[in-house]
Amino acid sequence: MALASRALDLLARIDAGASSEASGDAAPAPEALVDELREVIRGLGRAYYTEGESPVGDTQYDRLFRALQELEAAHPELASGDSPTHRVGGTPLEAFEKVRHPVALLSLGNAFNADELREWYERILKSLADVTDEGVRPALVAELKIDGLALALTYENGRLVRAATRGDGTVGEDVTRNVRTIRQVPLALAGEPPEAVEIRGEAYMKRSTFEELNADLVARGEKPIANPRNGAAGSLRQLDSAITAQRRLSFWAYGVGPTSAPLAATQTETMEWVQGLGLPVPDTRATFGGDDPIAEVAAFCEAWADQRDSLDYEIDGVVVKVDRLDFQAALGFVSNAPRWAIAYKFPAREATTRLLDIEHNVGRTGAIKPLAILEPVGVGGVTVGRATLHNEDYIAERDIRIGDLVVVKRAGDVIPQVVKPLAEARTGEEKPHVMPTVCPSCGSELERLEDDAEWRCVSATCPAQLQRLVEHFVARGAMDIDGMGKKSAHFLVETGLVQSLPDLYRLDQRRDELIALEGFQEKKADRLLAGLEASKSRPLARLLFGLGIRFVGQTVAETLVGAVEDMDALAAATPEALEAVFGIGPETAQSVVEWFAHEDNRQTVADLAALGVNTTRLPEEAPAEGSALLDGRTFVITGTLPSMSRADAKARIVAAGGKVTGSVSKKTDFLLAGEAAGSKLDKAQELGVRVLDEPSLLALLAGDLPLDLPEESEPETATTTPEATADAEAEPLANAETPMPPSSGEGQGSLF
Ligand SMILES: NC(=O)c1ccc[n+]([C@@H]2O[C@H](COP(=O)([O-])OP(=O)(O)OC[C@H]3O[C@@H](n4cnc5c(N)ncnc54)[C@H](O)[C@@H]3O)[C@@H](O)[C@H]2O)c1
Ligand SMILES: [Zn+2]
Repeated sequence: MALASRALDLLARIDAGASSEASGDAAPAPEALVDELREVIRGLGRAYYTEGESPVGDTQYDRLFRALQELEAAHPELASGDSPTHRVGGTPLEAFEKVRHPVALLSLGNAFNADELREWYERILKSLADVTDEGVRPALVAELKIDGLALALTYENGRLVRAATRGDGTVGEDVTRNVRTIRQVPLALAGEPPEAVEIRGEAYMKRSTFEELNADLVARGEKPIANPRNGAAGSLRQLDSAITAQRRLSFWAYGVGPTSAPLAATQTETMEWVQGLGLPVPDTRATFGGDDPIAEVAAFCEAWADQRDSLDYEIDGVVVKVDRLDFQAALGFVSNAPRWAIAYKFPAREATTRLLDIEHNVGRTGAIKPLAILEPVGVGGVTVGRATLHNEDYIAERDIRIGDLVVVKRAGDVIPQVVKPLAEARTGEEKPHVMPTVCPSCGSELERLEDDAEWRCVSATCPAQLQRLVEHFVARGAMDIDGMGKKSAHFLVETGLVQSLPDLYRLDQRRDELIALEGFQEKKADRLLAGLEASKSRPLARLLFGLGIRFVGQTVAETLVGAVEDMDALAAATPEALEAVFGIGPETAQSVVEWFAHEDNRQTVADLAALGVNTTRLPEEAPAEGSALLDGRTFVITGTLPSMSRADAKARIVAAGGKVTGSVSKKTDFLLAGEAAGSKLDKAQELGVRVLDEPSLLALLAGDLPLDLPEESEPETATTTPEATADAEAEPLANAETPMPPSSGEGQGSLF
């Protein structure tokens, strides 16, 4: 079985054991469990310290570790000197020279909550009882626990002579060449350096550096680094220090190893001295004295747990130390960690768990969101059973399969997400993800536009979308319905009183039922009905926005309404016509056209209109008089145009501020005539209405053809084209006035 699977299996057994103990059942034999725990913890340590991988989350690892410690404590006969509980870190890599540490670099004991911090402090008080006066409560210093890699820097006569990793605590790797590239590590100490000093601290990668580095790696087609800690570990262990230099690592100091200098009295003073030697020391350190330092330390830990995202580096906890060095000396060490310090660990933000299934949910704009159903797991302090998988491509790029062990991440307020699968833990039973082809809620066929990451349900009657749609429809920027908030929107949809947007305007016929609803006394119901009535006369742009068409926000709705007189005109427009409107891009145009292509959606609009909702542009919504190119001129369209549909032509005319009517009269300014024009052309000629063909319309729209003919067209000054002369009887054609512009549609984007 793969390591991660074994680790999770063990965790499940430990949890089950704890509950059977609580219920009084006999505990399972410990020997086998201890052996297996040791093996798995060793394996996880190898992956973590040597390969820079985290097969399980840190919290999961810590729980296994804790379980082993507890078993060993309860069964002293099973103790063993080479148990991982007595060791530090991992084996140094062969590629580097080994460095024996004169004084071992240790690990730290862990506390996972304030109670455990307090227990640790009580133990200290007891141990110190012999060396302190009664009632002395040692002050504590709290430092952020940065998530990087421990380094021991040896300075002799102020010069950096060696830098070593922690390794297994006793023997580390000589990484001097690489560490010399870290700018924050001085090659020569400042102030009055002692003959010899070992500075201890952490090499780390800033979050911002990590992100830049990953962007670079991805751009070059290389595999991104999993997290900043991996980044720091991998960069320090480069055989080529030029690469380490590129990785821009940082460093900060947190302690002093063996030194020839006289010792300071406290950790606080030691760090001030280290700072004076020119080493970076974090300014987030705080010292707590008084009667109950633990209460203050716990508050410090909680505050940083909340604010960890505000830092440009990852912290995984707070290290709490006894401030006085003589007390530290008196407290000493257990096998692998000092007694005078403890790491308060924050809940890890990543955990490994099983992906049980993938569900698909429908959002307001109809986007189908794949949702991971997980074996519940603790991440970042809460239990997570669901996580986002973003979209089809995200799943495919990472090859995430149902049944996989996956890494789940939850950082800050962000929704939990599945980061990656552990492909090495596969059994072959895993199933690839299949995106549904129809909406899981209403069964309509899903659509995916080019350049869109989402599959969408575009039906207006989709119940899953309805709730979110109603909410949006009644909101302030849309129909602004007084008396209706998010809550009542949900309530009305849930009870089935509202099954479509038009149903809102049918509520007045169901007043009794409304009042009968829980929480809807008469007053509230009447306020809602009045609010609905008032909303019927809202501007067209508000209605259009309220329909929740993708990409149609408030501004776009206003722009569209500036170009069309009513909903019918918008429904009839082609993508090209809409794109011709200034401020409307191809995506929006396509989205609007597709929305109206659905019978359901057209029915919704028709029903709203029939129920008295305004679907026509209000006078104040029209583009200001004279601002539009066509300036309110009236057009009639007849015959078949060479390249555009009549609806298309109409939309373009309206978009430029013209009007289109059905029959030719004295008030008609232009007849747009295509092939087989018929009686309308005759009528126009009879009435002296100016006739345009498609190229002349485009010229007119491009501003290349004057709107008004220069003074009652005098035949002798007009140059004529072959087409114009072919129709000898006709009034001078508009296109006779100027040379033809290219009809490519260039410049059509800015009609007004
Ligand atoms: N996910 C996994 O599979 C996996 C496997 C092994 C280990 N781990 C993680 O590693 C931890 C154990 O590693 P560890 O033994 O290095 O212990 P540790 O990381 O919990 O604590 C010791 C280290 O803390 C660092 N540190 C940072 N700031 C410090 C400060 N101000 N003062 C002193 N030290 C400071 C030092 O590098 C020191 O070596 C586990 O708790 C777990 O989180 C995870
Ligand atoms: Zn649907």
